[in-house]
Amino acid sequence: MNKENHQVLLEIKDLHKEYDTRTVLDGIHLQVHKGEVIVVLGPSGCGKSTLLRCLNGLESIQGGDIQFDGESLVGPNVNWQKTRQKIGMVFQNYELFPHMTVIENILLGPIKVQNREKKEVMEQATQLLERVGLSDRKDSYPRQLSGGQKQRIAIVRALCMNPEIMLFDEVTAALDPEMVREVLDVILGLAKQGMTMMIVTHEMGFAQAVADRILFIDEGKVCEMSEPKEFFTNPKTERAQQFLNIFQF
Ligand SMILES: Nc1ncnc2c1ncn2[C@@H]1O[C@H](COP(=O)(O)OP(=O)(O)OP(=O)(O)O)[C@@H](O)[C@H]1O
Repeated sequence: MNKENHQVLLEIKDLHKEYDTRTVLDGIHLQVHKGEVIVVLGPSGCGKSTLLRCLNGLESIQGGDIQFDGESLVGPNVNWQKTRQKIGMVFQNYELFPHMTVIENILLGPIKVQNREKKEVMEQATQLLERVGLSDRKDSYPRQLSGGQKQRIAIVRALCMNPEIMLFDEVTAALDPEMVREVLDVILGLAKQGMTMMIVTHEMGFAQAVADRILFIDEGKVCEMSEPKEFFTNPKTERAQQFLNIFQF
């Protein structure tokens, strides 16, 4: 995408995050444009998941600012219930409600939180389920689904809130290899449709295919920010090269 023509949807300025006395994010800066796909890479423990969690208010931060759609997400006055409707997040462990069917899981947020009409949400949910190839599973319970199916349902549930950005936190990490592809294909489809996304993944081929830009974090700092072709063929830093060597790039 040509980001010059797109507005900045999310801006992170000098973000600091500590757990007790340990600094995990040490001055992160990032602008995400509407329609852009940012893949966040970096060694284990460098702070990738923490970064996404800060954007959704799941972690408090100790310094810096996060602007979303022109509004700050820092301080006591943030309406997180409203904000989380615009920032969809999907986790490694699906987080579906086990006592609810697939369709009940999907309808819950749009009806209870967004006060939308059941008929309208049902139509949207039906279309989304079709798109991920799971129309026939709407009355199943999560325990009756495979990991890949559960993850596709978790994605549909987030999309049904009509978010402006989607955050994916290692969504294939808990899946058997044969189920990884079906989930990644759904995300690739979203990228084609212009969904703004931030994705933490260890799937390097996927990262290369889906990203507009790669954000490489090391020890809580932005170490590199480049286009995927450049990052995978000619990384700017030794740390990035070492990281890629592990994946045989
Ligand atoms: N709730 C917590 N309390 C204390 N330390 C934490 C907490 N959550 C994460 N950490 C620490 O913060 C650091 C960053 O964790 P994070 O999960 O963001 O890393 P990551 O880059 O996503 O790693 P991975 O690729 O292994 O998932 C790690 O050292 C981790 O141990």
